[in-house]
Amino acid sequence: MTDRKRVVLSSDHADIELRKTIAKHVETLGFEAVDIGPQTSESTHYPLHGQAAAQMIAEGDCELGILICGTGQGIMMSANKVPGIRCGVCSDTFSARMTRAHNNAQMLSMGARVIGEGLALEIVEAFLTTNFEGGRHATRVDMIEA
Ligand SMILES: O=C(CO)[C@H](O)[C@H](O)[C@H](O)COP(=O)(O)O
Repeated sequence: MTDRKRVVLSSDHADIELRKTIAKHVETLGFEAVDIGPQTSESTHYPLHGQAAAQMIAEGDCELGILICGTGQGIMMSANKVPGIRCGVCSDTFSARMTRAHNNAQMLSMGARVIGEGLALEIVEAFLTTNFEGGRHATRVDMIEA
């Protein structure tokens, strides 16, 4: 039995190698990486993968999630269709911190065709190591959910 937080990872075909690199980084940060694929770079459809990962969070299998597609946009939109899921696209570390601290986002989405690997890893660290601040932000997140 582990008490590490479980982080689900998924992507489309845009960059499965970046996803695998991020999965290793997630482990080095002390989290359990749950990589649900896909395992090949064959062209696929991002809604399938965004929804599958978001569903794992909605059902309580994982606490946080990281998604990759070409821009980060389509897979983010797909994840946000799952009730209770808040997923933000981030291309900078400030936004990654704020989407946890203020929006209590459970999921981070990034564009493999937008940012490089080094920045992606820093964004992941900013996201995973920031906690929700609550207070006035909880009121606003409750309004999103309502
Ligand atoms: O960025 C994406 C969706 O927002 C996808 O990852 C795709 O890269 C994008 O739609 C382009 O599709 P393609 O089949 O890889 O040309």
